[in-house]
Amino acid sequence: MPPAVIALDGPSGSGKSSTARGVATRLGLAYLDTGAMYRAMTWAVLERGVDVEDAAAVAAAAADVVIVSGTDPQAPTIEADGVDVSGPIRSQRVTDAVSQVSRVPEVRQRLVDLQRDIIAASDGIVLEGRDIGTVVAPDAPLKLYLVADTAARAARRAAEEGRSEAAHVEATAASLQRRDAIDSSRTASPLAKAADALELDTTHLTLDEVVDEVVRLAAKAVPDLGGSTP
Ligand SMILES: Nc1ncnc2c1ncn2[C@@H]1O[C@H](COP(=O)(O)OP(=O)(O)OP(=O)(O)O)[C@@H](O)[C@H]1O
Ligand SMILES: Nc1ccn([C@H]2C[C@H](O)[C@@H](COP(=O)(O)O)O2)c(=O)n1
Repeated sequence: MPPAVIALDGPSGSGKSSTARGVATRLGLAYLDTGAMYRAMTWAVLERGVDVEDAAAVAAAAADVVIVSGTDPQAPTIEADGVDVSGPIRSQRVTDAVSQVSRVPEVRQRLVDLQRDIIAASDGIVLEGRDIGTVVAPDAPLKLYLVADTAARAARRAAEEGRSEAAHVEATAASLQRRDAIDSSRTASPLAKAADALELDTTHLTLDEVVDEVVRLAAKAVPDLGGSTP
């Protein structure tokens, strides 16, 4: 039996990571933040002094970067070249460059191969990203596409950073929209809703409500999954 896969995709800040971690914890599954892998690759490419606008240079630099992801939903980890980069990958410098690096087909191929290896080694996993339902795991029995209004996404992200002043919320909204535009328009596996994905608008839902709903859908789509009821 192939491992059960739950695929969560959606634009930046729509709640994928928090939802995926909550669902994986409830269902006793592994968890993979594929965005963290693209961020770790971006960190390593920037460390090598590469211009991220130069796709050939990014592809060459990325070829020997070693990315290692830990899949415990309560303590996920991410390393690049043996360095714990869980902090640095959230810096504005990496956030501003990650969509450029993610456009490069060689980068995507390397990371998709790694993601499929992690799926194959798991006993069931929740993955979140931009191309999980369309490219990484097109046979996943449950695919969800999370969305939320830009204003809600920016307010949540700014609150997480402890910076709810209007100017910062506005700058955060602009950064989210900029990344979504690049991620949706790139040629190589763009951000897209799979034809068989269910769309879930989280704008007016609490995180607990979203997790409950995904666990409910998972129980229907993959009856073998146990999970604790709320
Ligand atoms: N339904 C919700 N209600 C309120 N806050 C939420 C909800 N879902 C997520 N959040 C909060 O919104 C912020 C962004 O969520 P999260 O990091 O899970 O989004 P994401 O889609 O994984 O983002 P990114 O694409 O940037 O990695 C976090 O602070 C999270 O706690
Ligand atoms: N499957 C994925 C996951 C992520 N990316 C790119 C696009 C995002 O802007 C960036 C960072 O992801 P986040 O941490 O915001 O989830 O990584 C991608 O192209 N494919």
